[in-house]
Amino acid sequence: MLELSDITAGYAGNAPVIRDISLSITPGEAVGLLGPSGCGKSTLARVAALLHHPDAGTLVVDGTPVRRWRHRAPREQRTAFGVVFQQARLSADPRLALTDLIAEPLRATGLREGIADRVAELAATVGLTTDLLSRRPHEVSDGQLQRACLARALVLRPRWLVCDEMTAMLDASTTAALVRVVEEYRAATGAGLLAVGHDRVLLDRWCDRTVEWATLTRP
Ligand SMILES: Nc1ncnc2c1ncn2[C@@H]1O[C@H](COP(=O)(O)OP(=O)(O)OP(=O)(O)O)[C@@H](O)[C@H]1O
Repeated sequence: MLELSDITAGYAGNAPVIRDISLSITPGEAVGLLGPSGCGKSTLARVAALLHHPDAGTLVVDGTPVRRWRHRAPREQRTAFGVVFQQARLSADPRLALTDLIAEPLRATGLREGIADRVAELAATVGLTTDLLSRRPHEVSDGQLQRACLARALVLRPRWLVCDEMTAMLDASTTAALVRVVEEYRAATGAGLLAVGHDRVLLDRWCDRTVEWATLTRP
């Protein structure tokens, strides 16, 4: 269970951008989050994925309250999340070949063995051909890079996926392919999903339920 309760969060030196927001996702559930631009969906998604420290409120992940965020979060909690952002180019180290990009979380956790096999397996899963794996981000298309970012998000077999407008920059066929990869992964592992987006039709089709931002604030 992912339980965000009364979350207030913002950015240094400014007033909070979200206030008293609550959202719960049951194990294995897929929840779509819709709301107007700038309302704070990404901020909430980042709090949920332990990437942004809230000013107030609580987050409980699978029964364990989160006390630290970002690099201070315990590895077990941090690695429970796989995150894919809208702008793959901003979230990909431009110096890394796609193979190393996908392997990054494995190396960060100190793993040394089985990396090549795991990367090959995931590359096939997301539809990246072998010749693309030695290229760096500027040598591949947005869709190919986003496929690599999705592979990176799955590489540690997370229990939760946070897809923040993952497909906003992509064409219809790449969107369908990436959503299918996420759904196959969820079917195989029982992982839960928070999918932030603007496309109600896509979210309704993809997720078990779609929530409107306005309903997350206490009356
Ligand atoms: N790093 C930052 N520093 C300061 N303010 C920020 C930062 N990131 C976001 N904001 C502000 O916080 C508010 C919420 O932004 P956020 O990206 O969470 O909204 P969003 O609902 O995801 O928007 P969109 O749908 O346009 O992506 C906005 O007013 C934005 O300008």
